[in-house]
Formats: sequence, C-alpha cells, structure tokens
Amino acid sequence: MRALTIGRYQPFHKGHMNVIWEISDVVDEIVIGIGSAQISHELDNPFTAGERVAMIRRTLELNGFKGMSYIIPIEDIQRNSIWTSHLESMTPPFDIVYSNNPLVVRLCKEEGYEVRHPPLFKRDEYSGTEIRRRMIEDERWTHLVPEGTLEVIDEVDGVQRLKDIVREEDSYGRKAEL
Ligand SMILES: Nc1ncnc2c1ncn2[C@@H]1O[C@H](COP(=O)(O)OP(=O)(O)OP(=O)(O)O)[C@@H](O)[C@H]1O
Ligand SMILES: NC(=O)c1ccc[n+]([C@@H]2O[C@H](COP(=O)(O)O)[C@@H](O)[C@H]2O)c1
Repeated sequence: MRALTIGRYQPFHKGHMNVIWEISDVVDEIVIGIGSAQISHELDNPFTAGERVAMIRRTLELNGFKGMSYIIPIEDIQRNSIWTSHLESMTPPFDIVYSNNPLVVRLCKEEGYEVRHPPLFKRDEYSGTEIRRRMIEDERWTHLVPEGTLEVIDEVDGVQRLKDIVREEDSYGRKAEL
C-alpha cells in the first residue's frame, strides 16, 4: 500500500518526522508532497521547494529511514475542484492520504480517498509558525528540527533570510505578521 502525506514543511520539523515514521510503520511506500512548491522567500514560506526536498531527504538518510519514499514538490493551482487530479498527475498512484488540513481532507475525500489523521506531536513547539517566530526573535529553536533540516537551514543561511524578509517588509511599510 502506498500513502500520500502533504505539508508545506516551512521548515520540516520533528512533528513531521514523527508522522512519517508512524506512517511508514503501516504502509509499504510513502509519497511526501511538498505543498505550495512555487512559494519561497516569504515570511510564512521562507524556503524553496528544493531546499525543502533537501531537508527531508537528508533527515531520512541521517536517521536511517528504511522505507521507500518519494519527495515531490506540488505547486498550488487556482482551482480547488481539480487539485486532487493535479496532485495525482505529479505523484505515483497512492491508496490513502494522511492529512489534518481541512481542505486537503475534503478534496481527497470527495475524490473517494480514505483519509487518515496523523496524531499531532508536541504541537505547541513542533509547529512551523512557532519555529519561524523563534528564528526571528533569536529564541531557541534548533532542538525542534531534525539534524538534516538544521544542516540545510545553516547552508542557505535561512535564519538570516527570514530576518531580512521581516526587515524588508517593515521597510515597505507592511506589517510583518508572525
Ligand atoms: N506537531 C506536529 N505533529 C504531527 N504532525 C504535524 C505537526 N505539525 C504539523 N503536522 C502535520 O503537518 C501537516 C502540515 O504541515 P505544515 O508544514 O503546514 O506544518 P505546520 O507546523 O502546521 O506549519 P505552519 O505553522 O507553517 O502552518 C499537517 O497535515 C499536520 O497534521
Ligand atoms: N488549490 C490548491 O492549490 C490547493 C488545494 C489544497 C491544498 N493545497 C496545498 O496543500 C498544502 C497543504 O499543506 P499544509 O497542511 O501545510 O497547508 C498547502 O501547500 C496548500 O497550498 C493546495
């Protein structure tokens, strides 16, 4: 059986990692969709699709992931009604979907997929929004992401990028909402 899970992974954190390990215990193969692949260099979406692929690939390798995985960037499209077909056109066929995103759940169910809800781990800390906030505010965050993610963020100077985005937004008079 092959499962699909999708997230923006901005960045990939330990909550995401736990989910992938749990899913791989019950399915043969896992497709990891990287959502909003076209977006980067924004406050809520600082990392490119390629950087997010690298975070996940490296994390799986460094942690000795034994399962079969496909990491596939998925761009957004303007029409929700055909998004599932768009997703299918980019991925190997999958049997079930793991997501807690209400729109993903609805659209996949409407196409007849079984949707399972992965458990949330330490959601107060394992959260992309919280990790980005801590990066910007110079609070501790490195313990919230796996080593592979940390390496990629360091390589691309991700924290500085995020701080620059905040500063640039401020200088244009827009409010940087965290
Ligand atoms: N702490 C967590 N434990 C388990 N799964 C999580 C956790 N946080 C997010 N997820 C799962 O990841 C998917 C969403 O990915 P996403 O990259 O949006 O994570 P996020 O932490 O919610 O990020 P953001 O705060 O940027 O929206 C959802 O299906 C959600 O169930
Ligand atoms: N019409 C669309 O393009 C469409 C519909 C549903 C979900 N998505 C994407 O799926 C991803 C879901 O991940 P999150 O749970 O991290 O939001 C997001 O990137 C979201 O943009 C896109």
